[in-house]
Amino acid sequence: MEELLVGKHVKYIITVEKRKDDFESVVMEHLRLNGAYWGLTTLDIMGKLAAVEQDEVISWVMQCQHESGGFGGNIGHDPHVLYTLSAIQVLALFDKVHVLDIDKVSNYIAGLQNEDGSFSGDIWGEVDTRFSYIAILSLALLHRLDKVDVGKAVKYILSCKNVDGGFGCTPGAESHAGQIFCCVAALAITGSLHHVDKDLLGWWLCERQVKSGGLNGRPEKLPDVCYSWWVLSSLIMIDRVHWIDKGKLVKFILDCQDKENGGISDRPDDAVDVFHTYFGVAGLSLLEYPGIKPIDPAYALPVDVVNRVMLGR
Ligand SMILES: COc1ccc(S(=O)(=O)N2Cc3cc(C#N)ccc3N(Cc3cncn3C)C[C@H]2Cc2ccccc2)cc1
Ligand SMILES: [Zn+2]
Repeated sequence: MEELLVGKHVKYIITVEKRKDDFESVVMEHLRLNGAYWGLTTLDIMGKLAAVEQDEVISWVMQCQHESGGFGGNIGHDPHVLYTLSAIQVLALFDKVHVLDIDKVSNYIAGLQNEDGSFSGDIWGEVDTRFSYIAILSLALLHRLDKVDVGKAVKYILSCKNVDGGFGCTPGAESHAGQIFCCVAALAITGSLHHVDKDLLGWWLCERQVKSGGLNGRPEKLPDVCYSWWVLSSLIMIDRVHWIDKGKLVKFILDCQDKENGGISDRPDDAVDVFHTYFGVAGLSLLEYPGIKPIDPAYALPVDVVNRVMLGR
C-alpha cells in the first residue's frame, strides 16, 4: 500500500518557495501569494509549518498590499480578491491577522459587490461565483460580513444554480466542480445550505468518480487531483461523502506523488506543482488520512486555525 511521503513533500515545498528563476517560478510569478497559501497550508496540515521563517513570510506578504487595501499576486502587482484572500489565509496560519488594517482590507472587498449581489474580482469588473466565495470567506475571516449585503450575495449565488443541481460561474453557465465548490462553501459559511438539493447535487458529484478512483470536474473529463478537493469538500458539506469510494480516491492521490523529488501532480506520471501538492494533501486530510491535521472543507484552512480565528479560542 502506498503512503504519503511527508518528508519529500516538505523538501519540495521549501525548494519551490526558495527558487526564483526556473519555469515554474516564472509561471507562478503573478500568483506567488496564492503559491504561498498553497505551500504553507500543506506544510501546516502535515504538522511542518515551523519549517519556514514566519517573520520573513509575513513581511513579504505585507509588501504585496496595494494602497487600495487589496493585495496583488506579488510585490507591485495589481490587487485582486484572489490574492487578498490568500494574504488573509497566510496571516491566519501564523495567527497574525491583527497586523492588517482590517477596515482598509474589508472596505476594498466590500467595494467589489455589485447591485445584483454578485462580486467582481477587481476594479476591471469580471463577475464570477468564485469571487462571491472569495469575498464572503475573506470578510468572514475578518469578522466584517456586515459590510456587504449577504442576503443579495446568497440570492445571486442561487441564481447560478442549474437544473442538474450544480452551479456555474454566472447565471445559466454550465455546472463545473470548481464553481460548485465555491457556491456550496459560500452557502455553508452564510448558513444557507438548506437551499441546495443535496440528493440531486450529491448524485452529480459522486458521478465524478472514475474507475481509477480519481475524480473529474465534468462528465467525460479525465480525473485530476485538484478535483479531489473541489468535489470531495462539496460532498462533505452536503453530507453525501459516503456516496463515493474513499479508499480508491486515497490510492489515486498517493499514486500521483513524485516518489523521487516530492510533490504531487494532477494525475499519475505528470509534472508535479505546488497547486496539486496542496489539493492532494488537503484531499487526504478530508479523507482523514492518518497523521494529517483536519482541514475545514469550507474555509480551506486547518480546523484549529478556523477555531482560533472564528471563535477566538
Ligand atoms: C501550469 O499551467 C497553469 C494554468 C493555469 C494556472 S492558474 O490560472 O493560475 N490556476 C492555478 C494553477 C496553478 C498551478 C500551479 N502551480 C497549476 C495549475 C493551475 N490551474 C490549472 C489547472 C489545474 N488543474 C487543471 N488545470 C488546467 C488552475 C488555475 C485556476 C485557479 C486559480 C486559483 C485557484 C484555483 C484555480 C497556472 C498554471
Ligand atoms: Zn488540477
